[in-house]
Amino acid sequence: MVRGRISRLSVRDVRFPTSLGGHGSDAMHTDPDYSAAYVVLETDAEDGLKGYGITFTLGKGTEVVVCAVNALAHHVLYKDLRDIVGDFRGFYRQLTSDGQLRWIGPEKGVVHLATAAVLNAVWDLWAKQEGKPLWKLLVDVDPRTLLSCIDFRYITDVLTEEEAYEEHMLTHGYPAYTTSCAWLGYSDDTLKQLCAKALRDGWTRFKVKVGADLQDDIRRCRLIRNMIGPEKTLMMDANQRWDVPEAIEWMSKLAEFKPLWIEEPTSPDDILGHATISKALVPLGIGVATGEQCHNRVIFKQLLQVKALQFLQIDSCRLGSVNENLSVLLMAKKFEIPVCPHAGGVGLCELVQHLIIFDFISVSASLKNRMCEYVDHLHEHFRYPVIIKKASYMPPKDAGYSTEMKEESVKKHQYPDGEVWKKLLAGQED
Ligand SMILES: C[C@H](O)[C@@H](O)[C@@H](O)[C@H](O)C(=O)O
Ligand SMILES: [Mg+2]
Repeated sequence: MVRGRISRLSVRDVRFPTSLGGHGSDAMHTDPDYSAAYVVLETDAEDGLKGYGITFTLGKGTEVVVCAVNALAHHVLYKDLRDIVGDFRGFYRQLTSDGQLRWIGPEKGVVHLATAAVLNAVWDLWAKQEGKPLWKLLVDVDPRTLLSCIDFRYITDVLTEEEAYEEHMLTHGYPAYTTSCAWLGYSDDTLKQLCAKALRDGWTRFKVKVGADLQDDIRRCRLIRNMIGPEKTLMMDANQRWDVPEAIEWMSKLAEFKPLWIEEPTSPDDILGHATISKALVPLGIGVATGEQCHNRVIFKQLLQVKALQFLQIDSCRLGSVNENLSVLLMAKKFEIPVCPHAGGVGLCELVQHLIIFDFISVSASLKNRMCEYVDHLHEHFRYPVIIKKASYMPPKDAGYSTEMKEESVKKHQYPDGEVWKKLLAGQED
């Protein structure tokens, strides 16, 4: 039973200096400090349970998202959790349709990232109060209740409440792929070492960053393909670096390395551009994947409608939390497009595993062409880190959305007063 009134919302700016090691780097984000706007919700219930929510950002972007969370706080404060959960669609719409904040969205950008952080905390709290991991809450909850969490506005032409319901059984961990061997800022030696270790650990699916320099890409892709052999799966990720014709040309040069997909070949807003690229790459046997910077369910709808992607990458922190991701999972099911979530960021693996496990049990019931991204960074800062076995995500057992960070880590990495940043910033002054 859900209980309590939200009595406090706090938000902190937490940054990890990952750019120092080139972790997370790609063709467009060359100095990423993996960061989170970290929201904590408290209630007046006697159980003392708190809801933790994050959204993923990079360094300085965090302070802007923190401001947006504070601007949204009045929608959450002093609300009864029963009322929120009882009309989750209404609550979602209240946040995303705030008459003033909507102007700087709507349902996209900073204000939507902030919405995700707040709603992720609400879902964490709900799951904790039910004593279940989030995926189990989603699987167990009455389907009508689940559908009542989704805002179908703008997508009723492809999906309505009446047709969206299936249920299946969970049997295994969820297959994963790794991005951690081949960030763009890694040297060939690092790449080789990490790839050899990943192979020893049983990984069979690998993603490599491309897009900055063709000769570099050819060398790096050859290196990794030679190491993993012809049978294992290779994906490529350009992080929006190219124009449409450039993407097609560049990928024709990398086709010999047999990538399953090219991810974010161009601007995430260019729906028709993605469709053109998809069509051109069919003869090469390369699919297009995108979604980590897709604004909202409406853009996903259009990408699906014009067959602009062959792999759909949901993100737990960019869309409006579980609510909006549910609608995207159902649309992907309807269009028969496999969902392969994005998880390259701090905490993204922890959160999105719940969504994809739920997707398998209750929506897609298939593992064909499906896998969830895994990056091997910063899990030690979470109270309930992901568990990977045999290159698969094992379903989390702890109650909640796995969003809670260790207080010690938050304190150390809080920007700019945490110990880690004090030291780094003092170093810059010298
Ligand atoms: C800046 C980040 O690390 C991105 O490069 C990362 O999310 C990436 O696109 C991915 O697919 O994991
Ligand atoms: Mg990517």
